[in-house]
Amino acid sequence: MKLFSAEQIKRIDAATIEREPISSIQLMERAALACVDWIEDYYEKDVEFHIFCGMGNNGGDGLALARLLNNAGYNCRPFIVAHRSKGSAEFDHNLSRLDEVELNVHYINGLKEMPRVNENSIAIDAILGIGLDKPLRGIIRDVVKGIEEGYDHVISIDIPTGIPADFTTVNWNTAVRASHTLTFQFPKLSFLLPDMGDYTGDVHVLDIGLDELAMEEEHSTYFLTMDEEVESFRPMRKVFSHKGDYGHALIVGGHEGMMGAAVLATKAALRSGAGLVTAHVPSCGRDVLQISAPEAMVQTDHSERSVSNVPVSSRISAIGIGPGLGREHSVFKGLEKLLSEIELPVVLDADALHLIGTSQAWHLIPQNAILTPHKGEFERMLGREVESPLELLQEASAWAGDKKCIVVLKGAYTAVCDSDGNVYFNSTGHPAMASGGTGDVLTGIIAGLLAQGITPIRAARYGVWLHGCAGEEVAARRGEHSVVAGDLIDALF
Ligand SMILES: NC(=O)C1=CN([C@@H]2O[C@H](COP(=O)(O)OP(=O)(O)OC[C@H]3O[C@@H](n4cnc5c(N)ncnc54)[C@H](O)[C@@H]3O)[C@@H](O)[C@H]2O)[C@@H](O)CC1
Ligand SMILES: [K+]
Repeated sequence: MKLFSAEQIKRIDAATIEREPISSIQLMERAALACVDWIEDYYEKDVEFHIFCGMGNNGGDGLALARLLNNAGYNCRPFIVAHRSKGSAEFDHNLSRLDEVELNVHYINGLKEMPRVNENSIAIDAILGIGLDKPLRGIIRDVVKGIEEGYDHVISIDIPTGIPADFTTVNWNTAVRASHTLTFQFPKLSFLLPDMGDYTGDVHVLDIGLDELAMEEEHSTYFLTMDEEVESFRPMRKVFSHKGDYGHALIVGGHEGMMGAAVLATKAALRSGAGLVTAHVPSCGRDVLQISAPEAMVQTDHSERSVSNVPVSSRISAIGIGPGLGREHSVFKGLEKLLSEIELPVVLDADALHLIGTSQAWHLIPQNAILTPHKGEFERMLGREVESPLELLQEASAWAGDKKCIVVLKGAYTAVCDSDGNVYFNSTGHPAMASGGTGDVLTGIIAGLLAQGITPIRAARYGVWLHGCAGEEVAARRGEHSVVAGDLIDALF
């Protein structure tokens, strides 16, 4: 799914209005109806909605919602946050339609006019949407604070009031903290960054039928990887086939005391469908690997404690390097030799990134290699700390372009940055996955997919998507505090 800036969304709204054709007011009605459908699935009729409306079109959504929720049998009270003297045309239209249902509307000019809250009260935030163009102040800011203090449960319409829709460095001071955000057609870009995204709560994307052609025509370099799309990335299994048809992954990792990382990556490569998997580990790791991953072959280094020299057989089709590798100079020398000799698809993670980064040996990174750093690892590669999540993303994307590789920036919405400037955010995953070893599993999955011959960008996107699905599945089964990396492997596919 393509993601757009606020300006582009306005253009797509306008194209929908022109081409469908549909009036702006009908489009707003459609948006409000989509919210009602969602609310009816989610809430019984014993709640009381306090609907806070601004005076632009987001406020218009709120007024339409008040009327439609009232018709659906909900108890609702609309409040207008009087931040300007005149409403938009769509706001005025929906304000006058409240007469149809005899709903009284209250104006809030000061905090004294905030409604009394009881245990069934739910705030609906329809104050500002994608039209935000300056930080909150005055009455809007006061009401936003009042909502934060007064309500345990808040639903934001389209976007929590106060956060910009776009990636921006513009200062924004405060925002509604929503429990749920019902956003129209696509998640807004800002939801994907932790500093702003923390305000959205659970994001629900409601289809309001914006014009497909207009969305296609709008250029964007930002995408959200969705289930339907990645399903087509899955390597096909043929009836008349054997293990040799599905590639041979080599996992290079392990160090005395860190053999588990190599085990996790090896098992994940096996589970991701590679026909064969070999693990290259220091000789102290041979028994560990053979016992914990009997399906894999083990190739031992002549060094006892760490990897120092990795012969690569001509049968290998992709390599995953880094899990538990260690950081000694001898390991770096082995890595340097390996990377300068191979011409295979590669995924580099963890200590491999650290070793290349601390030696500034960027020339070793093969074209189209997949690098999978988390924030700290990427900052070490960069040689400095970044100031914001946006800067982190921009640097990762620039880096991918510069080094002609793929950077998988791991986090809540893992960002896969390609060398052409495209950024693919992942839509799966769970906070339960924030624990040791999950990155090793990801390296193994991607190496296993590369071995089967899918392109590096697809392997990266599909790999993070599968990894996230496994996390969601295990978190639902085991609870979010008890997920360990090994569980993800069993939940793959
Ligand atoms: N036909 C359409 O265009 C549709 C619009 N929709 C809704 O319309 C919203 C966008 O509406 P608008 O463009 O009217 O914008 P908003 O309703 O977000 O904002 C209204 C106006 O408030 C002012 N404003 C911005 N920041 C402010 C601040 N910090 N303090 C005080 N005033 C401020 C601006 O002049 C802005 O135009 C979307 O987010 C969505 O909710 C949906 O109903 C879908 C259809
Ligand atoms: K809002």
